[in-house]
Amino acid sequence: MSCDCDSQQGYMLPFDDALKRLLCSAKKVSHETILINQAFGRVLAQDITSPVNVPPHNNSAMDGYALKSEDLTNSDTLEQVGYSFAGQPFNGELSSGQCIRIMTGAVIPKGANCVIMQENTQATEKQITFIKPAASGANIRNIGEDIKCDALVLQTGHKLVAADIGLLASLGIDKISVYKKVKVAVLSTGDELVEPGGSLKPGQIFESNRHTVTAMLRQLPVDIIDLGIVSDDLQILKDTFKHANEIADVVVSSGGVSVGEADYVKEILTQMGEINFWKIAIKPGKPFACGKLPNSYFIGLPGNPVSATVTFDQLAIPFIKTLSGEQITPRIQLNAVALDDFKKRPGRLEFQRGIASQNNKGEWQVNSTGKQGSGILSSLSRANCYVILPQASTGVLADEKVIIELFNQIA
Ligand SMILES: Nc1nc2c(c(=O)[nH]1)N[C@H]1C(S)=C(S)[C@@H](COP(=O)(O)OP(=O)(O)OC[C@H]3O[C@@H](n4cnc5c(N)ncnc54)[C@H](O)[C@@H]3O)O[C@H]1N2
Ligand code: MOO
Repeated sequence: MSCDCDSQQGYMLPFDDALKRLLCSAKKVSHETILINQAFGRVLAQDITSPVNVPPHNNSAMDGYALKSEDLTNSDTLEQVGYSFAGQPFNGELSSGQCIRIMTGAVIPKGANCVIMQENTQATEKQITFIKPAASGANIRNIGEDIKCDALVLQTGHKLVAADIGLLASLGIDKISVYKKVKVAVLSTGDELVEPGGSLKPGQIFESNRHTVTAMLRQLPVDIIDLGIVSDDLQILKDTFKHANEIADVVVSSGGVSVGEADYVKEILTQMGEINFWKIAIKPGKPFACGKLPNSYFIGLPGNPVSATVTFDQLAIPFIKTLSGEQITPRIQLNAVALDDFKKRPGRLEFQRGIASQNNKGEWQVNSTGKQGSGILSSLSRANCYVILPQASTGVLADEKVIIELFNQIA
């Protein structure tokens, strides 16, 4: 049956309300302390303030000579009286007329106020001639110029990238408090589904939703529990939900959320827990169910593969990020010029699939990936962006303006 007879479908929650309700229902998981070399991709559960100055001492930005800049006003030659290497500072104090051989990263000796790079000098034994004038402060990296002691460097809710791990190490921090990984159980429902690699009997299709969802989950700090394909049998489904509820923080299923005779998901959710909401005014993905089981959250994706992917990306991903403690920010939307017609009926917000590019003036433009049916995964795989058409919109024609959102999870 067509998805478009919305007048017969009852109330559909607008997308923004659905996202708000979903995020409001999410309670963050608890914390644990881990070593920084295990922390890539994890979410901070503490603010990080620096226990040290970075750099911890004034040091040289160049290989060359440390000296008093004012010494070069009278003479261009100074006597070299010692060395300062990284890790082996010069312990004395510099007097007028003297300089110190210094390497990048080495401590600036007492009495020196600049460094001249060695390319601008001529050295004979202990006599160094400087062929360029010196300015006070030149080539010196000052104590705390990167980070001052006690400065806030990273905040709770920040997802750690490689540079952050290096930053923590540079502050001497070896352990941090992060949110625990969210345990996500994934299953697909449907008697017609066959695992890829198998062979199809009449009426069967290969299962794809679990694989798409699992791939998208790999970018989040979660433990994935794969519960496989479950047949459209009320008792088997109930048993699977019961088991999933005991082992996971979130149970994600696909299929069986519509109004068909074997669509049991809503019925089980009502019996075992509670439904938060069920129908959303979006296309694809109208029959998206979410709620609570006794010990876990539940997300029921529509069976159609594009609907399952889009709803998982737009709703489930922000929800799981919130559970995992991550501070989420709105996705970036851009204005683009439509290069094709994007047709639509009013009634639902549409996430059509497009191929975005920039013209020679740097302006965004977007082509359609063609047929936009909820089962046409190839048009999603070809896309690099959503073309977002508001609920009341009747579509746009080529050359008109449209809003796009570049993919960050799907492609
Ligand atoms: N009478 C109505 N029928 C339908 C409505 C409606 O409002 N009234 N909504 C349609 C819309 S919109 C969608 S989306 C689907 C969602 O239905 P279900 O969530 O119950 O999904 P199924 O019926 O189980 O499957 C739909 C479709 O997707 C295929 N599928 C299911 N699971 C997978 C999977 N894991 N991998 C690949 N493909 C899958 C399935 O074979 C069906 O073709 O309902 C419409 N109907
Ligand atoms: O609302 Mo449906 O197939 O368009 O997901």
